[in-house]
Amino acid sequence: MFPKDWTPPCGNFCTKKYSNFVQIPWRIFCKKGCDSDGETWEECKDECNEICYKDPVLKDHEWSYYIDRSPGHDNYSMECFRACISGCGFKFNVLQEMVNQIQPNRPPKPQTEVKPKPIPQHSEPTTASDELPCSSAQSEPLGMGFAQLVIGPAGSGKSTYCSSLYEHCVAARRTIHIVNLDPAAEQFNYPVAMGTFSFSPSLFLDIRELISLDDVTEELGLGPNGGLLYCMEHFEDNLDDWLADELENYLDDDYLIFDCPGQIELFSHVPALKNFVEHLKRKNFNVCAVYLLDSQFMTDVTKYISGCLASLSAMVQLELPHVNILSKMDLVPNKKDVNDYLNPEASVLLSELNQHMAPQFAKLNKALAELIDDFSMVNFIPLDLRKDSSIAYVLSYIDNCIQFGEDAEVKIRDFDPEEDV
Ligand SMILES: Nc1nc2c(ncn2[C@@H]2O[C@H](COP(=O)(O)OP(=O)(O)OP(=O)(O)O)[C@@H](O)[C@H]2O)c(=O)[nH]1
Repeated sequence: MFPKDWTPPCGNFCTKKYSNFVQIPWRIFCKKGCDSDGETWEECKDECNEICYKDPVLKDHEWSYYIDRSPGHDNYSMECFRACISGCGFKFNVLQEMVNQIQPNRPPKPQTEVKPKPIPQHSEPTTASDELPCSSAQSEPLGMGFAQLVIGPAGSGKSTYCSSLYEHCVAARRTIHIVNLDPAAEQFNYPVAMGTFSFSPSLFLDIRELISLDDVTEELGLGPNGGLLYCMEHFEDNLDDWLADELENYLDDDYLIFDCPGQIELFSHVPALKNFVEHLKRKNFNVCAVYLLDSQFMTDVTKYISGCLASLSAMVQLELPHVNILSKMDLVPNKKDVNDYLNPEASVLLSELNQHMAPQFAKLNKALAELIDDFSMVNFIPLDLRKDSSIAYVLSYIDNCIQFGEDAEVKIRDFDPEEDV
C-alpha cells in the first residue's frame, strides 16, 4: 500500500483516469505506471519498454489483462511508457530532465483512424472521451470467448430470455455478461451499465452508450425502423473503434449474451449483424445464433412455416451454429399441440399445408416443405421460463454448440470430515 502523503511521480494522471474507469484506485496505476521492478535504472527502463508495448507481450498472453488497460494511445501506449519511466526515475533518483529524454525503443505505430460519431451519446459522459484509456492492439485476439446472439422477431421474448438466463446463472454461480444491442431498448430486467462500467458483479455493455434511437429520431427526423437501421449501421461503422475497445474488457473464457433488436431486416438482408458476427469471430469468439420463436406460431402450420423461413434466413445470412428456441411455453395450454411441430416430418407438414391452402399452392407447399427439410430446420427446443430445468437444458445445449466448458478443469474439493458430518 502507498503511504497517504506519497505522490505518484507522474502526477496522479493515470490514477485518476483509472480509478474513474475501473473504480479500483491505485491498482492499475501501480501495475501500469510505477510498478516496474527492475533492480537497476537500466533494467527498470527495459521493463517499461516491455510492459507498455502490447504486441510482443500478447504473444504469450502474459500481462495482456493489464496491457489492455494501459493508459496509452494507439501508438504503442506512449502515456503508459511516460508514466512507467517516471516511476523508474523516481525509484532510482534520476533527474526529471533525464527521464523526460528517454524514448521507447521502437518505431511509432501509425495512428488508426477514428470514425466520427455523428450522434451524441445517450448517457451523460462523466469524463471527456480522451480521459478514457485506449488500447494499443485493437486487432489482436485475446483468447477464446463465447457468445450467444439472441435474435428473433419483435416480442418473441429475447430480453426476457436474457434476464432469465442471467438470473439462472447468478443462482448457479456462473458468470455471464449481457450486452444490449437494441438502441431502442427502454428498460431491462437484467443490469445494464450506463457510462463507466464497474467490475462487480459483472460487466455489461450497452449500445445506447454509442447511439440511441431516441437521439437519432430526434436529430435526423427518422422513423422508428429507419432510425434503428441507421443506429445499426452506425454500430457497424464503429466495430473497430467502440466495440473493439469495449470487448477488450472481457477476458479469456468470458461468456457474452447479445440481446439483439427484433427487426427482421437485420437478419435477412441488412449486413450489420453479419459484419458484427464476423468481427466477433476475428476476436476469437465462438458464437451461436439463438433464434427465439413465440410458441403461438405453432398453433397454425402456415404461421409455423413463416417462422421457420425467417429463422432459416437468419441461419443462411449469419452462417453460425444455430439453435431454435420455442419461447413462452407457459402460454401453451396443451403441450401436445406444439409437440407435433418440434420435430415433424416434412411429409406431415406438407399434408397440413395442403389442407389449409387452395390446391393451386400445392407445388409451392411442396417446395417450402422440402426447403425446410433440406436445411434441417424443423427442430425447436421448447423453453418454459418458469422451470429452471428447462433453462438449464437450453443453456447446456447451446454450451455444447459453442464448445463452452470443454477445457474446464474438474473442480476438486478436499474432503472435510467435520463439514460433512
Ligand atoms: N408468458 C410469457 N410471456 C413472456 C415470456 N417471454 C416474454 N414474454 C412477454 O412477451 C413480451 C415481449 O417480451 P420481450 O422479452 O420484451 O421480447 P423481445 O423479443 O425482447 O422484444 P423486442 O425487444 O421488441 O424485440 C413481454 O410482455 C414479456 O413479458 C414467457 O416466457 N412467457
